[in-house]
Amino acid sequence: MASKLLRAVVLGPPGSGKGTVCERIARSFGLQHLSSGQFLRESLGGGGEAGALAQQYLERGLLVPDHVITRLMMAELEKRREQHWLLDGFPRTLGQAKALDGICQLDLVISLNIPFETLKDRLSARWVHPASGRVYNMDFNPPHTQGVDDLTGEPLVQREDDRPEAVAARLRKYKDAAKPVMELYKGILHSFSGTETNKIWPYVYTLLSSRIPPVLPEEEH
Ligand SMILES: Nc1nc2c(ncn2[C@@H]2O[C@H](COP(=O)(O)OP(=O)(O)O)[C@@H](O)[C@H]2O)c(=O)[nH]1
Ligand SMILES: Nc1ncnc2c1ncn2[C@@H]1O[C@H](COP(=O)(O)OP(=O)(O)O)[C@@H](O)[C@H]1O
Repeated sequence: MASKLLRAVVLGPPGSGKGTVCERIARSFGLQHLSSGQFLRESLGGGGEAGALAQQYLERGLLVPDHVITRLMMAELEKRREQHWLLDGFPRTLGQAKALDGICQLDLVISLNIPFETLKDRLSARWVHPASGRVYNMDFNPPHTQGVDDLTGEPLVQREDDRPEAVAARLRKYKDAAKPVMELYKGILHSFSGTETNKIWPYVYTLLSSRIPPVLPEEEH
């Protein structure tokens, strides 16, 4: 019998380590990490009205309207019906959660609770490789060569929405939007608090291992 396909969500405020933890889960369990933010950034390049609209929201650190992100995510999930789903940053509102519940029953929701000051410090030191979405941090995981992506050698950039004023807006908005989502999923919610991903990771690894077999040992993330 085919093993059950994982339907998991990782939530947390900007800078909480969603992308970092999802990449570790993807590598350790042999599945793909689906980031709503990355899909949006990739959609901007296509031009068109939707891309221009989304750009305005992203740059200001505002949530993109539910109907825009839901349509985008449903299309991406439709392509992956026969694959594990590890969703990073979606759903982020009750409306999005209800849309997702309309097409699947989630197995687990992981919530990363990281102190406000830690989030701000992390985002000020975040550098990304736009094409791949790979994430670096001058303090936590610097690139082998300063300023360039480890795999392609292409330049790293800081995201427009990681500027302090945009970060403040994102952090302010996150809590209100996320509260009803956590409430909806309280029966399958696993919250992890702390200031270091490396300390949270073993618990996340153990939790996922209870759902699907790992392909790498915990320490080889
Ligand atoms: N100092 C530090 N930085 C971290 C830690 N975990 C992740 N980061 C960095 O913090 C930034 C935000 O992490 P990211 O995974 O992008 O968070 P997301 O916005 O929730 O997806 C990135 O630059 C990461 O490299 C940690 O434990 N300590
Ligand atoms: N589920 C979502 N609903 C609405 N907007 C979203 C969603 N996911 C991402 N976005 C938009 O994309 C931006 C970047 O998201 P993401 O890459 O997850 O960054 P972060 O984890 O740092 O918030 C968000 O600030 C928001 O503007």
